[in-house]
Parts: sequence; structure tokens; C-alpha cells
Amino acid sequence: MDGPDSFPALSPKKPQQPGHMVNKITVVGAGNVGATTAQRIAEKELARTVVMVDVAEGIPQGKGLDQWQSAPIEGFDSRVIGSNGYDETAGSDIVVITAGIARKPGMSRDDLLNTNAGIVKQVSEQIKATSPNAIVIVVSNPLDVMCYVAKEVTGFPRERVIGMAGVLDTARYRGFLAEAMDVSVRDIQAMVLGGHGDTMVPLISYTSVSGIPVTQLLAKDKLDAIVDRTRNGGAEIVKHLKTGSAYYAPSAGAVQMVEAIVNDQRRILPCAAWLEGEYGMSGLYLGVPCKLGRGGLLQVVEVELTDAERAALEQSAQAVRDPMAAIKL
Ligand SMILES: NC(=O)C1=CN([C@@H]2O[C@H](COP(=O)(O)OP(=O)(O)OC[C@H]3O[C@@H](n4cnc5c(N)ncnc54)[C@H](O)[C@@H]3O)[C@@H](O)[C@H]2O)C=CC1
Ligand SMILES: O=C([O-])CC(=O)C(=O)O
Repeated sequence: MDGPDSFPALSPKKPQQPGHMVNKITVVGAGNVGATTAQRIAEKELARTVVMVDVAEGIPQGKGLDQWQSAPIEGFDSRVIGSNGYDETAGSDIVVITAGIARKPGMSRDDLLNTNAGIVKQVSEQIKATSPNAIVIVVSNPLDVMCYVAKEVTGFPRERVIGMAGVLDTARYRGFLAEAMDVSVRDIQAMVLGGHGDTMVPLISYTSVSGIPVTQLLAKDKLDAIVDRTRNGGAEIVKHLKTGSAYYAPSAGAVQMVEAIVNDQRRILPCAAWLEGEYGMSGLYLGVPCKLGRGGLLQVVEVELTDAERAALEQSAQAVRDPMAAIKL
């Protein structure tokens, strides 16, 4: 019998697949959204190394080690590490920013504005210094304004600073629709545009079930109720949790964007993008259909809107411009 040296490794390393894994992804903020995001990235093996950074001493290190110890069970080879500094993050391909406070019952996302602007500014300065070529995905709230802070402070082009909210809002909308019609979530195509606030714009005209317009399958009053529930989807979770806000679906949303970029999928996903004339608007972040691939934001896709949808998008844009004007960088 051969000696132990000839035994196959118990957990053989999978060969790195070029194009299906980047070298390093950093998640800033090792709280509810951040830690869940890091775990999902590692389980999907989207990066050789996943670094979690947080100001809370010991938390990113402990969570990173804990996640890495799930690797032999789950069977992934992404190495997860945690740190209170940025040395380990140097040269990251992608950075997901989840640092910041979350709202509690009775608060709006805009109530987080000043605190989180300071945090996202500090984080963005570090990213600029240590990962100057990174693609940044912002999650911290209020989302659209925090994207602006990250873009201003890093000085990165719009292709490399994108916000996650539309994927989450659309997932909620699709989930509620699937439940109401008793069909698979997989068969529901939809898009929620606009800012990530009460003024978001679920596009009923682009909502279908395997190509069948949703208006043929669901009565108007039911559809209106779902649109309303979608707009308040974040607050509904905050009301249940009491101590913070949603994180399972938000982390799934952020990782869908990461995956589209890492694997150059060229997916069309609703994301917060810096507008440069699209939809007749410039100089703000707003949720619009975006094509994502290896370079980050490859294209803002302009779709036709009804007059009512266009007016709702304008109103949503104003709800982003107001808090944006209130912050000083
Ligand atoms: N865009 C979206 O759709 C969503 C956005 N959010 C937002 O994401 C943010 C994070 O939410 P949770 O993870 O639930 O909050 P959390 O409180 O669980 O975690 C936030 C973490 O950020 C850390 N942090 C604070 N300042 C930092 C700094 N300067 N550098 C590094 N880390 C720092 C804290 O120590 C904490 O661990 C909130 O602002 C929340 O509103 C949450 C869900 C969805
Ligand atoms: O509701 C919040 O504050 C967190 C969030 O953005 C969401 O879950 O949509």
C-alpha cells in the first residue's frame, strides 16, 4: 500500500479559473450586510482572497476566521481574512462599502446622512490610497448620496463607482408578485428605478411573467398594493427587526453585482449610476438599468417611459438632489 504522501488531498484545491475569479475583493464594514456579503462572495469563490475591514476591534478578524473555517465544510477555497486597517486590502479588484449606521424604527434613510457621509468619506480616502484601480460598489445609506460621496472622494470614473439598491428593490417587488400570483420568482422580469427611498419607481410597464404583461394577470388594486409594499420594503423589515435593517437580500443584491462584474456577464441590472445626460438628467446618482461587466458599469441603458413614470423618476431624482446639496465634503 502506498504511504500517506500518495493519498489524494482531502480538500483538493480547485485550479484557479481565469475570468471566473479575481485576486482580491474587500468588503468594508463587517456588520450584518458586510459579513453576509463576504460570506456569499467566498462561497461563490468570486475572489482568491476576501478581506473584511471594520473599525470594531476584533470583529472582522473573528468573523473572517469563522467564515474561513466553514470553507472545508462548504467546499470553497476563497480565503477570508479580517482587519482593522487597509494594508491587507491593497490592490483590491472590487471594494464593497457597507460601513455605516443602519436605521431603526421611525427613522428614514436620510436620517443617516451626516453620520454615514463622514464614514463613507473616510473609507473612500483609504480605498483611493490603497486600491486605486478598484471597482467600488456602495451599499451604505442613504444610498444614492453615499455613491456621490464615494465618487467625489475617490475621484474614480463613474464606470468604477456603482450603487446597490435597485437589485434589492426589484427582488422585493418580484418576490411579492410571485407570492400574489403563485408562480416562480424565476419567471418574473421587472425593474425598480429611481432613488433608494420612498419615491422609488417600480416600472409596471416593464413587469412581465415569462413575457406576459403583469397587467393581464393581476388586478390593478393588487398591483398598486404591491408597488406600495415594495416602496416600503426596507421599513417593513426594520419594523420587524427593531435593532437594524435588512441584510440577507441586500447582501444577495450586492453579490449579484459583484458576480456580474467578476464573470463579465454583461447583465442588465437596476443599479445606482452617475447620470451624464441619460434620462435627461446629469450630476446625480439614480437607479437606472445598467449593463455590468469586467470594467464595472459598461452602459446606462435608456428605456422608454410613460409620462407618469418619467414624472415619478423626476420626483425621485429631486429626493436625491436635496440631501446631496445638504452635505459638505
Ligand atoms: N443599499 C441598500 O439597499 C441597503 C443599505 N443598507 C445600509 O448598509 C449599511 C450597513 O448596514 P448593516 O450592515 O446592517 O449595519 P451594521 O451596524 O450591522 O454594520 C455596520 C458596520 O460598519 C462599521 N463601521 C462604522 N464605521 C466604519 C468605518 N469608518 N470603517 C469601517 N467600518 C465602519 C461598524 O463598526 C459596523 O460593524 C447601513 O448604512 C444600511 O442602511 C442596508 C441594507 C440595504
Ligand atoms: O431600510 C433600510 O434602512 C435598509 C435598506 O436600505 C433596505 O433594506 O432597503
